[in-house]
Formats: sequence, C-alpha cells, structure tokens
Amino acid sequence: MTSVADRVIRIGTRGSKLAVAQTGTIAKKLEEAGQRVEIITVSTPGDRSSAPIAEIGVGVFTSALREALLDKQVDVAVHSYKDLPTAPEPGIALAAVPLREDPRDALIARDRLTLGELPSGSVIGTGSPRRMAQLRALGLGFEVVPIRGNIDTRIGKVTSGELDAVVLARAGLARVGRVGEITETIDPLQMLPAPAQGALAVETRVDDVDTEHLLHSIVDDEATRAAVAAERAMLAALEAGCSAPVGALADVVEDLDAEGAVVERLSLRGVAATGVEGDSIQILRASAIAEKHEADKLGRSLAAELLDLGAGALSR
Ligand SMILES: NCc1[nH]cc(CCC(=O)O)c1CC(=O)O
Repeated sequence: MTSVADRVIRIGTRGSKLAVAQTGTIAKKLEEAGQRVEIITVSTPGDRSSAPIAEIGVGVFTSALREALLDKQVDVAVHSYKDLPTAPEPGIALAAVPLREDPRDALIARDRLTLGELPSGSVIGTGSPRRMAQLRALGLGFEVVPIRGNIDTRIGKVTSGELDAVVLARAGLARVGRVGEITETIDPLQMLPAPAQGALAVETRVDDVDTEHLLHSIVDDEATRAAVAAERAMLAALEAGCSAPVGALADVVEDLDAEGAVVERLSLRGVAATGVEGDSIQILRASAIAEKHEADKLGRSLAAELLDLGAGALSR
C-alpha cells in the first residue's frame, strides 16, 4: 500500500452523536488496516442553529467540514451523503462511498403503534417535506407537524407525549444504537427515503491522491456507489435540493439478459410531491431499471419521466 501509513490521517467530523458514530466506523476500518488516525470535530452553523433546514439552506451541515478539508485542517471529511448538495465541489474528491446501512425510514410511535394502527388525527413530527408529503398522501388523517433537533430531542417528543410519533432515518437510529425503539420500518412502497439516505460520503482533497486511494481501497463499496449515484442523478435532474419533497431508492437486483442469463442491474424507484404547501398534495411515482454502469443516465431518465408526470410544479 501507499506510504501514507507512516503519518496520521486526520478525519474531520461534525460533533453530533450521529456524526461521531459515523466517522468512528470509518476510523475503525482504517485502524484495522494498520493506518493511524485522529478524529477532529468541526462545528457547523447547522449544529448551532435550530431554524428549519429550509430556511438555513442546503449544505449547512457540510460546508464547514469541506472548508476544513480544503484548508488542510483535516485530510478526510465524512458526511451523511444525503446532506450533501448535488453540485460537485471544486478541489474535493469523493474517495469512497462505504456499504450503506438500511436506507429506509423508521417510525417511532407511542405505545409501539405502527402507521396502520395510529388513529386518524394522530400528530406525527417530521421536518422533512418529503416525509411530510408521503405521510399525508397515505390518506390516514395524520396531522404532520414540523420538528427539528437531534435524534434524542425528536424521540423525546414521543416519550413526553407531545407527539404521537416521529419519522427518522433507520440508519441514523442504528448508528446511535436506538433501533430497539423503532415501532415500524416503513415499506418503501409507502415512503421512499431521501436520495442517498443511509449512505456516507468520504471526501479527500483532489491533490491528495494517496489518501484518496487509501480510503477508496479500504472503505468503498461499488454497489452502494452505483445506487446512490442513480438516486442523486435523479435529484439533480429535478433541480431539487435535500429539503425538496423528493424520494429515491436504487438497488442492485438480479435480472435476465437477452439470452436469459442472470445479470445484475440497477433498479431505481422515485417519488416527487407537488402542492406540499397547500392542501392539494399530489404524489408522482415512477420506476426504471438499467445497466449498473448507467447510474447517471438511469437517474436522469427517471427524473424526466417524473417531470412529464407533472413534477415540474415541484414546490421548493
Ligand atoms: N437530515 C439529517 C440527517 N442526515 C442524516 C441522517 C440520518 C442518517 C442517514 O440518513 O444517513 C439524518 C437524520 C434523519 O434523517 O433522521
């Protein structure tokens, strides 16, 4: 391997419990491969503000970490991939996309209830327009209210009785050891996750090829990278950001080629909601399948299909 083994690789992370846990998994893999690492916490404006994400803007959690990377305060930045803007960042390389956790959303409800068991009028908290739209589109009479805050704060609102339920990413709950409190892992047929949910993005500087290659060889997962590329290509082509009412989920699936032989292909499902601000919510869904190396094209063509169906009126 490269001679980077002689130095300590500085890994930057946000300070939240979730971010520290995520970064810890990457640090552990590097250490197991004999690499010395140091974890450096970078505070971001997103951590300091409690305003709705829609107001403080895309990239609020990730730009400070990227700045620390470009300033050479750290050598590696670990992000929740779904929080990254779709536009590429000059000077920064996507060194690795590790094997992702279960990408689905999870319900934590009072009395261990599921979505189907929660009565009409139940109050469910989520700050995500995507989750809000898909919850309302179930037509079960839920009142969906905006919330923010870290995982502990959100779950606390159910424990205290302030809310009947909250919806969170299962992956985040897994990373902080709270999957036991999940009362239903939501079927993607009912709620598609955010593009790249559950995945991490491991970034390095473009001029630090040794570190990039090291991270790639130790933590990259090709199937996750392809799936996430398709999901994010769809999001980018819809010109929507991380707080848009857009969901996407890609999987590598077994399919048959023209001769009937089993081949691996990439399957992508997408959802976009319009009218989220008013009360005439409309949900548009589509799906498609393509060759594994055509992730970008698959994402773009599914976005085109959603736009044809009416996603042009996407509320931003
Ligand atoms: N937007 C905040 C955020 N960014 C990443 C995760 C969870 C972990 C992940 O999806 O990778 C969360 C919390 C949540 O959506 O419940």
